[in-house]
Amino acid sequence: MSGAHLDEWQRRSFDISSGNCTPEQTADAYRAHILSIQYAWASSQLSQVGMASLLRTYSERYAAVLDSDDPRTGLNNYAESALHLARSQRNHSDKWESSLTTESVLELPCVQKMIQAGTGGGGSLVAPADANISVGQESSPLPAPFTGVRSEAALLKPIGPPQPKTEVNNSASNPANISAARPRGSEGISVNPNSFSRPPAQPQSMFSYPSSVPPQGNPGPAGGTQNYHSSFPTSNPSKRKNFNNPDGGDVGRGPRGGQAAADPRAGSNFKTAREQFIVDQQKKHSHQPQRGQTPGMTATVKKSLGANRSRGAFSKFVSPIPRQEEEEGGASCNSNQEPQILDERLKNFEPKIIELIMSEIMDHGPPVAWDDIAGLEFAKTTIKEIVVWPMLRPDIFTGLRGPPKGILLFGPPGTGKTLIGKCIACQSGATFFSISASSLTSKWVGEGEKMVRALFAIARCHQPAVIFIDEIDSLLSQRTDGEHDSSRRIKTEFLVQLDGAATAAEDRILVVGATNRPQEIDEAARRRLAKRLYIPLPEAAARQQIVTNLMTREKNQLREQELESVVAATEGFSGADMTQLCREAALGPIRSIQLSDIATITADQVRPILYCDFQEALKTVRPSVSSKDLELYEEWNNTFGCGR
Ligand SMILES: Nc1ncnc2c1ncn2[C@@H]1O[C@H](COP(=O)(O)OP(=O)(O)OP(=O)(O)O)[C@@H](O)[C@H]1O
Ligand SMILES: [Mg+2]
Repeated sequence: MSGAHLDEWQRRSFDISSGNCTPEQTADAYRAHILSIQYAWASSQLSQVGMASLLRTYSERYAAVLDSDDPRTGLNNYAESALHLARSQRNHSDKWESSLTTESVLELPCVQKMIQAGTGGGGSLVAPADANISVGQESSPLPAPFTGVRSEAALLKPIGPPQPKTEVNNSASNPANISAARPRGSEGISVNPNSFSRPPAQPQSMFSYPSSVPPQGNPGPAGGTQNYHSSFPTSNPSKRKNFNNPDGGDVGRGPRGGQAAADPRAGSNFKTAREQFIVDQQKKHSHQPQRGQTPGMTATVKKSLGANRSRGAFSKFVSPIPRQEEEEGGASCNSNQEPQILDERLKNFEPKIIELIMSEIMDHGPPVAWDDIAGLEFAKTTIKEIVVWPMLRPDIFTGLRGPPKGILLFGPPGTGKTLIGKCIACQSGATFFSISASSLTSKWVGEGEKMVRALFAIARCHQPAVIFIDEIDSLLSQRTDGEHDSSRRIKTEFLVQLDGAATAAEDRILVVGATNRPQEIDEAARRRLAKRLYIPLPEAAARQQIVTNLMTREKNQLREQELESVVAATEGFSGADMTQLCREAALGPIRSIQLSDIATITADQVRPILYCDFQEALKTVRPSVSSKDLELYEEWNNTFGCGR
């Protein structure tokens, strides 16, 4: 490893062994170790065997920190998942211990909402309408899940004068007993913590849809609320399944179920408590890995669940039980849904990152044609060769003829590098991701790497794909000793993704980088951006084309010779300078109008652009690239460029 890497490694190892690190820091350090190992292997500093052995060691240590339930040494990721399951999903495993407590139940958004509703205006108990929990009636029975030890936070406040509290009833395992044991006239609703000693299978059942069938073992006392039907979790998974399947089950019929037609609320914006609950849960747990996969896809993609799945550096806990969304997906979605979004390969990425990349990075700019780019014939031909043809004939461009994985467009500012990127987007027919380096370098440590990983994973799902990174120097600049750890990791992740263990040879993902500071690019990145194309200042013919193109859209009287004089006078101008010159000249006719006439003159009365306007403009518009800068580009091109 290079000196800087070794220093980093030692520092992290020292931090870990010092015992002063929090579990988060330890996990972070192990993760950085793993990336270093991958990087060392990707840049041939480490043998395959060495990498495998090191990876195994550090992945195990990393996983141990993630999974340990000792808060001093581990992150208890396992319990986190279990807790999440407990909040919104069922849990079949008897071995799972959850950190779910009465407090955490009280933190649930739906419970909070109910507390607020209970304490809020009107004094009415605002339970979700379709929960059909009627409280406040003299003889109303309490729903089974609410009986037992009275909650200190009184989930739902009673209406009217204070009533005697519910007695403690720890034998409330049988809903029938609960109803019997409950003192009549009591309106308080309480929570039995015992009910939550393990993740309850259906916490949302507390606020379930009305059911036409009373739950097992809870016939509902006579005179009680007619429409309350506790959906007490049954021990029979198939029952729960039925419950979860609003269309197929005999209990828990939702708006989509048989009662929908009769539901007077049908068609309104009304959200059932359960729907709201799910939305809340999804919002709250949007940081959880996305595992939504329709059953239609499970048929084609092998799924590894729970224990069968290896715990690696990048693998997250996967429940051995399909989650509720998956099952609901089976009930309500079909396999016609866009498969890319639900791709198995994206399941480990946070939905919000995927959404960000899908919505903000995929480019849909105004169309640019190859002819809009003046000059640069060699670069255009090469890019067509690398990007367009391989897309058209992937069967021919295989093996040695396979396109490179990366192109670097470098040259002075304003010469059309970004323009070429836009043109590739329109003309290549590939999925185009246009991303600026700054959006990858997030302020949240670790987010940038995730973004890079997600970007490549999504690109892999949308092949053939082009990832265009403008100002790539800020992302892949030389690694220095003083640099922040996170930016170093983003770079490393990028290099690994570009040409490392993560990229298969047959992947058709092309990275196009553009920069006007090629000398700042890291040497490892330079190697990966194999085709380095110099985008020079436009020659006379190209400058003429730029002026002609721009002038065709304006009223002008520029003769051939005058145009040539303009071109001759603009030696050393970049494409952007030429555009600026034309804009300045175009203002000439306006400047010649009397100020008093400006308000009344019609567009037709504005005179055409003349040569004299260009002469005036040339007095103020200067080339933006100095000859000294140009020499540097030429030199870099001679050393590393791939042009002729
Ligand atoms: N070869 C060209 N043909 C036509 N227009 C050009 C050309 N080069 C530059 N331009 C004009 O200059 C503008 C700026 O170009 P562009 O943004 O592509 O420059 P760049 O090379 O990416 O610069 P930078 O390195 O500063 O990002 C373009 O919008 C276009 O109007
Ligand atoms: Mg640019």
